[in-house]
Amino acid sequence: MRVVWVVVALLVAHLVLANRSGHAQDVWPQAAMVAVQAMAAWAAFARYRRSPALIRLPWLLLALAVFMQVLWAFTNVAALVLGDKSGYLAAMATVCSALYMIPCMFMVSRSFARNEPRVVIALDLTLSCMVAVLVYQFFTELLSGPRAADPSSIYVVIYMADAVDFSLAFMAILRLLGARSFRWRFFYFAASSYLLVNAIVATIYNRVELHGLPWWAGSLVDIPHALLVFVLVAMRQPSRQLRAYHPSLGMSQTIASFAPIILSMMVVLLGIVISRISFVSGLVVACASVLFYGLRVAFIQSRNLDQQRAVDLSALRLEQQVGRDSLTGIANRAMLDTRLRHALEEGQRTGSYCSVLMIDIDFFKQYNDSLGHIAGDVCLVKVASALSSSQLRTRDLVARYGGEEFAVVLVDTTAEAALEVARRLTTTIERLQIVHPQCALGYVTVSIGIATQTAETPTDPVILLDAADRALYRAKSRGRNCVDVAGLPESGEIIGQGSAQAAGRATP
Ligand SMILES: Nc1nc2c(ncn2[C@@H]2O[C@H](COP(=O)(O)OP(=O)(O)OP(=O)(O)O)[C@@H](O)[C@H]2O)c(=O)[nH]1
Repeated sequence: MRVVWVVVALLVAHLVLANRSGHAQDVWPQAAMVAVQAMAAWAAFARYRRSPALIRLPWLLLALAVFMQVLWAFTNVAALVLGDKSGYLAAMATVCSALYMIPCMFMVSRSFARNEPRVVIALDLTLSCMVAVLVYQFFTELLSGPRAADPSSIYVVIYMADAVDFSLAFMAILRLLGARSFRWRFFYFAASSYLLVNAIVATIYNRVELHGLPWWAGSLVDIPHALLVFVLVAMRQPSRQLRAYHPSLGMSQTIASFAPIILSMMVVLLGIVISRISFVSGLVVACASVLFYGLRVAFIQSRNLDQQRAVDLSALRLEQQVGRDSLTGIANRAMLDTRLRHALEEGQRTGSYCSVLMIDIDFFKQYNDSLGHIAGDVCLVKVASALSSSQLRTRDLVARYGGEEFAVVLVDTTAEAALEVARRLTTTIERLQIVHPQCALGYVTVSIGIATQTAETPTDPVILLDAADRALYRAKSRGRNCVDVAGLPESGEIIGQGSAQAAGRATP
């Protein structure tokens, strides 16, 4: 709070000193002005140092903008003290006024998004520098060049300065309306208050200056800087109204996407004014501005398309992973349910009924117990990969039903055709010759239950799976390494047999 009182004291000192000397641009009143501006730059810099990483850059930009004002006022004081016959100090003051544009432009036009392409930042920086160069060119051409003699030149400069100052203030206010977090809201509140009051003061000052500066006019320049100190030091945090204000995400994004147009707009504006001096330069600058904006949009769009592709790819991978069994890599139960439901629906619609095979490894508990769980896992992977590479059609599906049970969905397949497939699969597994000490055959075998959709079968997969499971149970009870079909009478019943069955039934 002491800082605020120091600034108030400086304001009063500025007024008193200017009144005493009777002139706004005397050394001591100007020195008081430098001191007020330096306090404002310090307050913004202190915010920069204290703020979290994400919002540090904007505070630094504000501090730099105010610091340029300090340098401008300081060179004016230096010119008063030292004299400036060569005009270097006046030129430096103009440079400072032009450089002031760069942080200001950045502050109101950048989205400050973390993932923005670097090339876009480079384009924005180039446009900001173009603004600074154009402003410098105007000031030197119209205020001290050969065109200074033209009485209308000063009005061109004043109107141009008004347009630039108010555009900056307008954009800062817009950013304030689009800021969602209270830290950003406070930053744009501070920046927009400063830029708006600065624009109003500059409008009054420039017009008053046309008729000779009265003694109090210099103190006007103190107002935006004193206000900034007050906001940053005395307010410290957003007011209650600011904290309560919450723009929607859509509004916030729209404003942040719209903000960069200020850069191009400013360059076009300056291009129009510079066309007074050189039509070709004005045209080139305006075209460059449109081109840069187009490039900016193109780069962002291309980055967005890249990101969209990456998101689609990872969504696809995720979808595939979600539908996959983590051990065997074949479809899992969820995928089985979905695909079987589709097959059943299609069967009902078209009359091309599907069949389901329920496959279970025989005596797998004993396999695990004698060879260990890891060997059991390896066996499951081998069986799964043999089933899925057993020349089924692409529309068919091999899935892990759970534990050591697998299911195969055969679309548009009759019970007879399914039986053929089942026989082929039992032979395929036998041929793997996975050693199983507890099997009579000496190798791992499977039992298979088959169920085929009929016109009455509901589209709920559970019903058909349950029928196939009951057929599997029957195959197991008949000695394993064989195939049974649901819906057949209890006797007669082992319709398919693997080669092990032919060679002699396996026993536990
Ligand atoms: N290694 C391994 N074993 C599993 C896995 N899932 C289930 N099992 C085992 O599979 C065995 C299944 O045993 P049971 O249901 O008694 O069936 P079985 O021993 O094959 O007997 P039948 O099916 O009647 O021939 C259990 O010991 C489970 O622990 C798995 O992911 N990895």
